[in-house]
Amino acid sequence: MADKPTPGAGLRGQSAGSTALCTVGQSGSGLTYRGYDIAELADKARFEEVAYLLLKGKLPTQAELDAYITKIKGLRGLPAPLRAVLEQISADAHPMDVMRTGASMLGNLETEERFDEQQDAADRLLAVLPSIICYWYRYSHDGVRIDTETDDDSVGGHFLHLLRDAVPSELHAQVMSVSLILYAEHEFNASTFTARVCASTLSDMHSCVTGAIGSLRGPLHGGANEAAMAMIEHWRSADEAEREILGMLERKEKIMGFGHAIYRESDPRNAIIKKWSKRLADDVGDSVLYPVSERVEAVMWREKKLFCNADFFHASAYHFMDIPTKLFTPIFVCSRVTGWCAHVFEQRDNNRIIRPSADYVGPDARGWLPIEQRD
Ligand SMILES: CC(=O)SCCNC(=O)CCNC(=O)[C@H](O)C(C)(C)COP(=O)(O)OP(=O)(O)OC[C@H]1O[C@@H](n2cnc3c(N)ncnc32)[C@H](O)[C@@H]1OP(=O)(O)O
Ligand SMILES: O=C([O-])CC(=O)C(=O)O
Repeated sequence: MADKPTPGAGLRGQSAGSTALCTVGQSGSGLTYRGYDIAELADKARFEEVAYLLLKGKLPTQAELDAYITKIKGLRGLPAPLRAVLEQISADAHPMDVMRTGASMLGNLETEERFDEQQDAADRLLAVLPSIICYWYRYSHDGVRIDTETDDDSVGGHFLHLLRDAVPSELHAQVMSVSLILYAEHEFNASTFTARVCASTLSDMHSCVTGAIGSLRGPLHGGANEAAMAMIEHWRSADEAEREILGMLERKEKIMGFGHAIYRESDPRNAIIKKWSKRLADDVGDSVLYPVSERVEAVMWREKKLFCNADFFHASAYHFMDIPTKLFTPIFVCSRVTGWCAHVFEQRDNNRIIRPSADYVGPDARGWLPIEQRD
């Protein structure tokens, strides 16, 4: 069995640089973007305002927001060679692999040649990532070539429109906006740190974002919302969920959607998405999935003092909106791309190549062994 990790493993508790974008887990306010509390942003802002805040450094005026939305709407089209690549990817591919390939292919077609193009590169990625995933999904699953240039004002509305071929309800567009706000930024999490490491070599924006997508894909990070859904969808009642969770804990299995590397008592995003999940549960008349989710939350706290992170109630919320489970983590990408790009800007602004040291634990220095003398 592997040794238990030391307290500092995974760079835990060590500062790896500075940022003006976000605070996570500071006392008083659990999560802020450029000083604004997440609860207030989720309540009062629309996602495009938050994207502007992260990428341009301040909340937009009405005129600035209108112009920004118009710009994003104009950047949703997919170049023909990118459509051709997406059409090659089979329906059983992992959608995060599709996102990664899409971002990488865009980097071939619209290479960021100079850093003064970085704002445009970020806006283009923000606008086009929902088009990439939905174009592939609809082509590979429904056999249709969709027009990705919708007139929806919001990124979330655009995503749902492409997915379902219909303008979403106000409730669904609002939940998507809140969800994208909650997922937009989170300091030096694994995917953002990936983007910053890549940026620190003075690489291009598409390489930074492509690498970040790869890091977000894993079930210990963004992939947890899908993994949580795969777990809770099997249970037909809260009592069954409790029995199963107790068994999983007994077998020392990880419960996806719980725990956090930084927060110790709660993830401030959970209460917000949980409230919306309840509203959606009432909307669809659910009497199973929401009670199952609530019971899992209660049992995890009672047994392990582990709390839901941002991913857990996102699973039921997305499910109630009829979003296929395999598209949960790609939605996270469509939001977090704002945080990633803002961090790339920040890294470039005050750069030193990120290159930590390692504690060597291998063999002592030794002589070369000719091949015929080896076991
Ligand atoms: C948006 C996001 O990316 S949020 C994170 C999404 N990821 C998940 O939901 C995956 C499940 N959670 C986890 O694997 C972890 O909690 C992580 C990866 C988020 C954080 O990892 P760490 O910082 O190493 O966790 P931490 O040090 O707090 O763990 C403390 C103990 O709780 C246990 N623990 C932590 N999370 C869980 C969990 N979800 N289920 C069961 N046990 C857990 C750990 O195994 C560890 O036990 P040990 O001391 O006996 O080894
Ligand atoms: O901060 C982290 O380690 C993971 C997380 O919650 C996020 O990226 O949103």
